[in-house]
Amino acid sequence: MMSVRSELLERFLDAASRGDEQTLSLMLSQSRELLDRRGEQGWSALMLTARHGHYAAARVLLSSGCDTSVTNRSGQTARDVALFWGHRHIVRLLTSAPGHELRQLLPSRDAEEPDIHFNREILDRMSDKRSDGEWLAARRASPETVFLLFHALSPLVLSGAEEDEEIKLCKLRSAAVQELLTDSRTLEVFLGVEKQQEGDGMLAWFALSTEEDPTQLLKDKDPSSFFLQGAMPGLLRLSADDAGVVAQARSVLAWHSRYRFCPTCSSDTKVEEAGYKRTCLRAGCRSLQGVHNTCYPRVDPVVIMLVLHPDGKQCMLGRKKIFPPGMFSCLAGFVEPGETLEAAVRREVQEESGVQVGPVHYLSCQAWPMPSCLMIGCHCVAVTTDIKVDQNEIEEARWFTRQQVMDALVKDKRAVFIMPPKQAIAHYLLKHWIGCNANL
Ligand SMILES: NC(=O)C1=CN([C@@H]2O[C@H](COP(=O)(O)OP(=O)(O)OC[C@H]3O[C@@H](n4cnc5c(N)ncnc54)[C@H](OP(=O)(O)O)[C@@H]3O)[C@@H](O)[C@H]2O)C=CC1
Ligand SMILES: [Mg+2]
Ligand SMILES: [Mg+2]
Ligand SMILES: [Mg+2]
Ligand SMILES: [Zn+2]
Repeated sequence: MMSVRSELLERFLDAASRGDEQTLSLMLSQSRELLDRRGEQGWSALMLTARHGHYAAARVLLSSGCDTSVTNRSGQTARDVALFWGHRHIVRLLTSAPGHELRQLLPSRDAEEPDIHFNREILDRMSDKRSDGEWLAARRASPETVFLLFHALSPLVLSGAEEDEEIKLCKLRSAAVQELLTDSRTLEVFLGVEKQQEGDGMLAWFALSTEEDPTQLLKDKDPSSFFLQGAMPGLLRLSADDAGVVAQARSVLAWHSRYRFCPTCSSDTKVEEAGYKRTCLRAGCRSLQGVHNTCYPRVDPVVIMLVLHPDGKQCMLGRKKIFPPGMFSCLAGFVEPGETLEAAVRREVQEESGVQVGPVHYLSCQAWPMPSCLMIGCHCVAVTTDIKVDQNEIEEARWFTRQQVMDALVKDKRAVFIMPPKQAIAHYLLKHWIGCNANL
C-alpha cells in the first residue's frame, strides 16, 4: 500500500501532467516540500509540465521557487525535457526562470583554495607509518623530533606575545620528554613529518597528553611556557602554521578523552595506529565486525551558509546569545544522517530563520577543532524573505545590505554590526560575496 506521503506526491505529479495549475497551487500552499520531489519514475512536477507543454502550470511551479536544476534518471533537467519534446515556449520560460536567475547571484569559487585559519597543512600525515612500530620508535628517539604537549585539550605555548600578536607553540625535543614518553598514562599521537624539507632527514611531530599536568614530568621546563586555556578566542591567536597542527591534534585528543571505552559494548579499548584507532578488547564485539567506524576519530560535518536575498543586494546573518555583543554571523548547523549538504542547508535555514532556500553552492570548508567540526561553507539564495527566528537557537536574524557588510568589514564608524573574526569561515563567506559582486 502507498503511504499518505507518496500518494500526495502522485496526486501532485498527476496535476502537473494534466497542467492543472489550481490543484498545484492549492497543494503547494499546504505542503511546499512537494515542489522539487520526484515520483517513482524519477520525474519532478516541473519536468512533467515541460514534457506536456503546460506553460501556465510550469509558471506556478517556478514562482514558488522550484529548483530548475533537478534532473531525472537520464540526467535531464526540465529544460532538457522541454527541448526534446519541442516545447519552445517552455524552453524559453525555463531559460529565464527565477531558478536560473537566482543561480547567477551565486559568486563563483576562487581558483585557489583559500588559506583559512586551521586549514594550513605543514605536516605530511604519513598514515602508512602509523602501524610501523620500528619506524615510529626511531622517530621518537631522534633528537630533532618535535613534541607538543597538551593538557585538557589546551596546547603548551610560549608566552611573550603581546595582545594582538600571534601565539607560538612550545616545541619540545626528545631529551626533554623522555620521562613522559615512558609513563603509561601518556597518550601519544603521531601527527606527521614536516613537508618542505631538504635532504632525506625526516622531522617528525608528535602530540603528548596526560590527565595530570604533563609538565610535571618534563625535564627543564621553560618557566615562561603555559597552557593556552579555552578554545575561543585562544586558538584563533595561534600562527597559521601552528593552527593547522593544533586542529589535527586537538580533535584527535578530544576524541580519546570522550571515547575511552568501546561505544558498542563499553569494554576497555587499546590505542593503536599511533593514536588514530581505539580497538575494543572484548573478542567478538560487534564493533570489530564489518566497518570499524566506531574505532576511528570522528569528524562532525556542519554546514555554514551565507543566505543571499533574491534581490542579490542583501544577505542574512544571525546572532546566537553567546556571541559577543553586536556580532552577527552566518547560520550554521550539523548535517544529519542520510542528508545531502544541500538538504542540510535548506533545513537549517528554514529551522533557524523560517526562510526558504533555493539554489545552494559549495564554496570552501574549514577544519574547526571545537572539538571536531568540519565547517562546509556555502552560499545559497533565498526564495522567500520573511524572517521568523527560532528563539532557541538564534537570538536575532536580519537582512544586511552590501554596504552594511562593507562598513562592518572595514570597521567603519557607520557599521551597524560586528563581523565574525577573520579566522572563521563565516568571515570568508561574507568577504567573498562582497568581492564577487563589486559592481552590483
Ligand atoms: N567557523 C565558523 O565560522 C563557525 C563555526 N560554527 C560551529 O558550528 C557548530 C554547529 O553550529 P550550530 O549552529 O551550533 O548547530 P545547529 O544549528 O545544528 O544547532 C546545534 C544544536 O543542535 C544539537 N545537535 C544536533 N545534532 C548535533 C550533533 N551531531 N552534534 C552536536 N550537537 C548537535 C545540539 O543540542 P545540545 O547541545 O543541546 O545537545 C546543539 O545545541 C558549532 O559547534 C560552532 O562552533 C558556527 C558558526 C560559525
Ligand atoms: Mg540549527
Ligand atoms: Mg545553528
Ligand atoms: Mg541542527
Ligand atoms: Zn566492544
